[in-house]
Amino acid sequence: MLFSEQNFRRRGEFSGSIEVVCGSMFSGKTEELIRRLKRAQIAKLNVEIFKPRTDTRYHETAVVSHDLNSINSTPVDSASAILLLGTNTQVVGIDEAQFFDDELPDVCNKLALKGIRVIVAGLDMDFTGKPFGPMPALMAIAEHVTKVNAVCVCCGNPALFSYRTVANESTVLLGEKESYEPRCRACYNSEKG
Ligand SMILES: Nc1ncnc2c1ncn2[C@@H]1O[C@H](COP(=O)(O)OP(=O)(O)O)[C@@H](O)[C@H]1O
Ligand SMILES: Cc1cn([C@H]2C[C@H](O)[C@@H](COP(=O)(O)O)O2)c(=O)[nH]c1=O
Ligand SMILES: [Zn+2]
Repeated sequence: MLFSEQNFRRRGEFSGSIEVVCGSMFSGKTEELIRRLKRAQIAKLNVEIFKPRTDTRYHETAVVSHDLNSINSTPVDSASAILLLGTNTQVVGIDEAQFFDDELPDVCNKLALKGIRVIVAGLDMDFTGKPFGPMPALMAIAEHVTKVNAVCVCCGNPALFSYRTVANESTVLLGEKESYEPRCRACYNSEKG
């Protein structure tokens, strides 16, 4: 079922909250983030969108999905820079949250306490299957967590892991289909040995 924002206005007031969209690569996190943010723009809310400056895969500034759906964003160097947003911002979107520093959960909490609806998308696991950066702490403090699945490239079942196909052990390695495959639990573990 699609996530619905119908309860976010309470007696005409805007109530702050944190939503997390997580999953593997190609699971539709960015598409879901863009969908929610565009609906907020249609509702004439003031929306600001941030991504880590390091994420330059598709575009320097825009948040872009694998299907090339996009929305403008501000690249930032640290989580705390997100707090410098305009005073009348009502909705904040954050993509590639796994690349932010450990301040991100506290930053999101501060925004939500100011009445801002915060929507965060990111990888819940790195290529080794371990929790990625600030994502687990964010999921713990969020009102709403949506986990989306890709399609396993090996068998077609729902995929929750991002399998790295190139020999590189660094946690951070930007890439697409040339370096990663979404895989289900069985297919991810069968080739890890
Ligand atoms: N194996 C796959 N499983 C699901 N979607 C895929 C796959 N390979 C390519 N895609 C495409 O990726 C899109 C999702 O892109 P995106 O929202 O950028 O994902 P994410 O941000 O989770 O990496 C899908 O709508 C689909 O068109
Ligand atoms: C699993 C994994 C991924 N990355 C990188 C690869 C991509 O540049 C992004 C994820 O983008 P998406 O929008 O979720 O497709 O993260 C990484 O650096 N390390 C990893 O372990
Ligand atoms: Zn599989």
